[in-house]
Amino acid sequence: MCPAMIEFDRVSLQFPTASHPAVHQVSAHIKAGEVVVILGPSGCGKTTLLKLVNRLYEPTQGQIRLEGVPIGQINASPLRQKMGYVMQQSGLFPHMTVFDNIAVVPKLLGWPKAQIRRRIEELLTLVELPPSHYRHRYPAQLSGGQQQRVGLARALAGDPPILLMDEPFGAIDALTRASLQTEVLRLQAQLQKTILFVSHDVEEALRLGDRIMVMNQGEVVQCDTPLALLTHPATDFVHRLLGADDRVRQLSLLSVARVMTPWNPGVVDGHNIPSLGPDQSLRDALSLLLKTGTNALQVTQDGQAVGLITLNQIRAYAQQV
Ligand SMILES: Nc1ncnc2c1ncn2[C@@H]1O[C@H](COP(=O)(O)OP(=O)(O)OP(=O)(O)O)[C@@H](O)[C@H]1O
Repeated sequence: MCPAMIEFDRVSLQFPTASHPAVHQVSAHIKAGEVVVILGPSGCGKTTLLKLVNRLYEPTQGQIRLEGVPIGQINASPLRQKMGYVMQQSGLFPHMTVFDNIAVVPKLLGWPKAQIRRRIEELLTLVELPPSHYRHRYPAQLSGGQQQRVGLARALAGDPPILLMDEPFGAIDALTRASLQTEVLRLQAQLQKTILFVSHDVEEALRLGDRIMVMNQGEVVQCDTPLALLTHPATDFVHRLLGADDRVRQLSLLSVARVMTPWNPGVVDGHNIPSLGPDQSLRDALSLLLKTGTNALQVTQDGQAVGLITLNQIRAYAQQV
């Protein structure tokens, strides 16, 4: 088996002044290219776990390995070059322009000026901040959402394989937060980083995580896919935290393709039936059925009818999961 990108091996951290360990006996394998959301209530140890990965903290017990190598054997500086860090309040230097903020790591790496300029143009374009508009601005001249985009660009600057994201959208309004989440999904499809993403927002975790690591009081209670957590919560705590009784939430994780029946033009006349795509969620389908007051939807791909989905099928499926 190839070594995990990041492996937690019975990791604990007991702060000297605290009565309980902030992180207790955490074991987990994070695969390359995976997005793992660390989810849990305030004070459960999420940020501490993240800071153990880039050696801002050292464990009092156990070990973290990066591609099989104990991180205690890697100097902090080369270790951190492998990990972009995005914080809740972007953490941009207020006296530096957007350009200079993003250039910090490439300059540390000793890149030639022309390469740094090219990289910054590329990154600003990637996070959808047109360089000519934004490169000379100071952080105070940006909205919170724009600052987080710059924070993301800065974390990506040295092209690290790992991103550590500590509640990066926690202080952002719901609409901007949703668009930044979409951005992360888009970037991830393109860049395939290994991402550890701290959140206390269940919807955000369900949306972004390939897996969700649920923490409570310093311990990992369950680490699994969003659907597995919702359908098979290991404990009552996970059940309540995830809102596992919420059927609509479950439907949001299941695709139309899972439930539809193949399109049969002999049975249904496709005219005037609302349509949606096979990759859309059952929640989208339910919403469209309710909005249009119909009982069935046509599933289309590349302009071709490929399936049919009905209210009864969704209801039957929701009762099974
Ligand atoms: N430097 C420190 N010294 C002592 N105790 C600390 C220190 N940092 C964190 N703690 C304690 O460790 C526990 C975990 O804190 P941590 O910041 O990791 O929680 P969190 O899950 O990230 O919380 P939040 O969602 O509120 O940011 C808390 O009880 C906190 O008070």
